[in-house]
This record gives sequence, C-alpha cells and structure tokens, in this order.
Amino acid sequence: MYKIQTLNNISVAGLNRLPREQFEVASELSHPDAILVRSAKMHDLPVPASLKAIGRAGAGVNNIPVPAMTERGIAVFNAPGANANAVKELVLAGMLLAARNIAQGWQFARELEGDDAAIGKAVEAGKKQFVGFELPGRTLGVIGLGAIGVLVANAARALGMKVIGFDPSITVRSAWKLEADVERALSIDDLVSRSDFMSFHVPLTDKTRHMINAERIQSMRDGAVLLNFSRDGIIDDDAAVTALDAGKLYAYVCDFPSNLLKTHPRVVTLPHLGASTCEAEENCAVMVADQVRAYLEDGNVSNSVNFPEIHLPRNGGHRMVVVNRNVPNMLGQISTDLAEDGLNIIDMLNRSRDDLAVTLIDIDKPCQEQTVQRIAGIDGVLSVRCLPDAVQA
Ligand SMILES: NC(=O)c1ccc[n+]([C@@H]2O[C@H](COP(=O)([O-])OP(=O)(O)OC[C@H]3O[C@@H](n4cnc5c(N)ncnc54)[C@H](O)[C@@H]3O)[C@@H](O)[C@H]2O)c1
Ligand SMILES: O=C(O)[C@H](O)COP(=O)(O)O
Repeated sequence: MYKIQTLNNISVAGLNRLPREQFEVASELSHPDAILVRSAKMHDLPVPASLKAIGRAGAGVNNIPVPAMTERGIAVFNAPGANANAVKELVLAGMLLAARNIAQGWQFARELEGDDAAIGKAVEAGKKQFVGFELPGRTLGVIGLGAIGVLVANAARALGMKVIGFDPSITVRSAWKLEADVERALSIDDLVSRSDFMSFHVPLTDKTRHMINAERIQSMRDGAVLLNFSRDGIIDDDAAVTALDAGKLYAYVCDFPSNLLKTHPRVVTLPHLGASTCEAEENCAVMVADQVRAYLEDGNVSNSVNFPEIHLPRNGGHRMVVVNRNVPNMLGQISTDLAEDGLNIIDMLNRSRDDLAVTLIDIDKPCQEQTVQRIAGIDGVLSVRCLPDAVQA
C-alpha cells in the first residue's frame, strides 16, 4: 500500500487515478511515499524519510525546494500545459478589463444611489470617465513562450493584435505551435519598448525576479498595460505603482494581490485564479497522479522537473530503482554489488539529466534488504528502492 499525502485540495478526478486498494490518500498521514501539492509552500516543511516523489498539480514549482529534493533522490513532477488554456482565458479577460476600464466602471455602477431615473441620469453623466480603447492594431508583448505564452500569443493574433514574443529558450515544440506572424523580439528591452500590453509567462527564478523594474518601465510606451498571471515577484510592484501614479502606465492586471495593489484605482488584482477552472484542476490532478503512480509502481519518469525521462516496460523480473549522481563508474559498482549477492541483471536502463541519473534494473530474483543497503552505501547513490512485482495482466 502506497501512502499519498495531499497538501492542497486536489481534484477528485486525479485522486480517482489512485485506486484505494493500492493507495491510501489523506491530507494528514505519516510516512508518505508521495506528496500531491498545488501552491502550498514546502520550503520550510520537514521532508519525511519515506518520501519518493512530489507531484505539483500545476505548472510553477517555486513553492517546492527542488534542488534539495534532487539531493535526496526525490522526484518532483508537474503538469506542463494542463492549465494553460485556463490562464490564457484569464489573460484575455485581463486585457479587456484594462482596455475598457471594466472593474472601475462596475465599481461606479455598484455605488449608484437613488431611484432608477436618478441612476440612469448618473450613468449617462458618469460614463465618460471610463472610455476605453479597442484591441485590434495594438501590440501585445509576450515574455515566455511556453505552454501558456504560446496560447496567449495566438489568441491575441486572432483578436487582431500585433504580437511580439521573447523567449531565449523556446522549445521546438512551442515554436511549431506559434502563429507564424508572431514576431521575435531581440531582447526584453526590445519587446517592452514596442508593446502596448505586456504579459508575462515565465517561471519565478533568481533570473526572472523583478524582470520588470523602474528602469524598464521608463523605456515602455506611455499608457502601457502590464499583465502578470505568472508569479508575484516577476514585476517590481513598487515600480509599477509609481509609474501608474505618474500616468506612465495605464493599468496593471495581476493575479497576486497585496496591500500595495489591492485597492489601487488602476490595478485589478484577482486571487490567484489563473488555474482555477474545473477543467484545469482536473487536467493537472490527473496528469500528476498518473505520473506519480507510474514512478512509485514502475520507476518510470514523465514530466519531472528534476529527473530524466525514463521508461522501461515491465517484462518480468524484480525491479530496482537507483537514483545516483551522474558520475563515472556508478553502474559498475551497482552491478558488482548485485553480482556479489548472486543477482543477475535481466534488463537495465540508465538515463541522466544534468548531475543526476536514474537506473532501472530488472533482476532475476527478489532483492534482499542487504543488497539495498549495500547499493545505498555506494558514494553517489542518492536513493534505492525495490518495487513490488508488477501485476500480471
Ligand atoms: N496564475 C496562475 O494561476 C498560473 C497558472 C499556471 C502557471 N502560472 C505561472 O506561469 C509560469 C509559466 O507557465 P507555463 O505553463 O507557460 O510554463 P512553461 O514551462 O511551459 O513556459 C515557461 C517559458 O518561459 C521561458 N523563460 C524562462 N525564463 C525566461 C526569461 N528570462 N525570458 C523569457 N522567457 C523565459 C521558458 O523558456 C519557457 O518557454 C509558471 O511557471 C507559473 O509560475 C501561473
Ligand atoms: O503554477 C501554477 O500552475 C498556478 O500558479 C496554479 O496554482 P494553483 O494550483 O495553486 O491554482
């Protein structure tokens, strides 16, 4: 029986991928084999010795101490693309909220008083404060052309906008999906100087934190609009508010409220709603539940942010999963230990990613605890486990 701890609400569609006969799933349990999480911050949580995998039912993994997990041989999975459409739809809504002053107009309407005749009069007198502008012909700059950025760029093209994008590490897959007339910016500075709207779709890292600061805002077009559905910290909010107050920026729409932002008249904040649709929550939960299950049961890895992709079908034999540093002679030492314990390798696959390697080894006899301990004692081995035998169809 595997134990799965949930740190946030995970869609039941995902939890249903973990049959109760094989998986105990609860928000509070001891010695979990895996944790399923959304945005709960894990940096200060103790890491149980039993933990083998973390499944982030979403895209961003900045709430998880990934390098520390890698050091302990713990796989971290996410759900790339599974909530991208949900975010794209909210970005489109955000552009319209800003361009048409919808939040401000709605607030005005809610505060109207008097009988309906008085309200009608106040509406006609007051509406001129909320005159907006239309999207076709305006330029959207998209920073980060991954799962979400590509959808945002293509949707904006379909609305008649000119779109320029910047992503120095764009994948071939994303490039194929991008509309051909999305223009490539040479740099962030090039993009910000030519955009009316800017939407950010990058992970929060040391390199992306405050990628929009006071200096970059000064080089933007007058009346530009910022959209941050990426992460708190990508934009220097103090600089954005100063520029809004000075009339340099027109509006700021973002998914990360704070005391500074939440009541500012030119800011619309939403309570981190980017991925909060039933469809996205289901997609993310199903994807990570399947990935975590495949890793626990077979050692196979899909969509990990720190482990290499590795897939070895179960063709009989007793499987060991070894996570080790990517240094010379690891396989030699592992196979020597197996041979000394009288175990013969039937099949083996080794894959590496950066400084880490995963080795799946199918052996002819059930593995004993003493063998696990010997292999775990090899310098450079981060984790070892023997899997229960696969259920034969
Ligand atoms: N508001 C929400 O609810 C919500 C929902 C989903 C994702 N997100 C955030 O959006 C981010 C992006 O999600 P995604 O699914 O598109 O991820 P993704 O990994 O598919 O795409 C991220 C892209 O950013 C690019 N990138 C990285 N650093 C860059 C830089 N300095 N300049 C330009 N491009 C850079 C990468 O090359 C990649 O193509 C996530 O990391 C997460 O923080 C927020
Ligand atoms: O990175 C993500 O996928 C989003 O920020 C969604 O976060 P959530 O799962 O907490 O809604």
